[in-house]
Amino acid sequence: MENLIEIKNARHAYQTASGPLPVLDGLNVAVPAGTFAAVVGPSGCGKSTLTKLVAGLMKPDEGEVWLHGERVTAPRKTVGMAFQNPVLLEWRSILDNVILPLEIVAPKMATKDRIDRAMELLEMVGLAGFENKRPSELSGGMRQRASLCRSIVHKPEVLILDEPFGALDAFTREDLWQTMRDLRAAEPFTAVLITHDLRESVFLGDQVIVLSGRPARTQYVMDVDLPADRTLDVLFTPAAADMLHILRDQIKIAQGRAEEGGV
Ligand SMILES: Nc1ncnc2c1ncn2[C@@H]1O[C@H](COP(=O)(O)OP(=O)(O)OP(=O)(O)O)[C@@H](O)[C@H]1O
Repeated sequence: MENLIEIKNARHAYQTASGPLPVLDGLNVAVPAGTFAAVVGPSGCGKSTLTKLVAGLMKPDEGEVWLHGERVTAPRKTVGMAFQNPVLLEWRSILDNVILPLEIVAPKMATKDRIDRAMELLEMVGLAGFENKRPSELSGGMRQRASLCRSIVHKPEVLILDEPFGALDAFTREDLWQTMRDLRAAEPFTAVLITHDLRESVFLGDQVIVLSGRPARTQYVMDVDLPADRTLDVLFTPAAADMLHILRDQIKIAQGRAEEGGV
């Protein structure tokens, strides 16, 4: 399968007032088209920096970033993004928030087609009937559902999810995992998901990439060999338990705590 995203041996240091801060040192990522890569690693190791490379928002000091066989050297219009804070515009309705990327990427698209496309997604995530509400009238989980719709409304070549479920309570988070799974089944996309939640990485990922502590290198890559139409029950199977165990051990190594006993 063709790799839609490829990061080859990226190295980078941020220039700060107190000198260079190395954040990436041997980052290698390969995400085949139509698959979902979950990225985990210690706090502050460089996960968000990785997403900036993919979106073309910054260039690494060394190494290469490729998207669809093209070298990434400038910001890409065709990247969809969703963050922990949904940042919906309060002066727009939910429908108009979801439509926003189409106004930028497809300015000539007919208004009716934009509305139909946004409504198709809002229905898929269970928000039909809420399209005329303002963001503040919705719960946190509903806002994040709207944010997911907005991130894929323009069918981006890559979807970047930077801890989109991190601020939600555990039950809402699991609901959203299932919503994400259903969206993927309806319209396949290639995604990079940053998360601190190993269960989330196994439930949603086709692969889980473990980054080392800062400066981040690709420490470990796990192929998640579970069915694409997985249900939450899969997380209680021996296969998933084994994967979670390995990932926890890898995180301890990344944190420099491998020698500690117990988990
Ligand atoms: N523009 C910048 N200039 C200087 N330092 C930066 C800049 N952006 C990030 N950093 C620093 O680089 C390091 C890596 O940041 P990054 O946001 O990529 O980590 P992260 O793994 O996403 O963090 P977290 O797990 O806390 O979300 C951090 O120490 C951060 O303070």
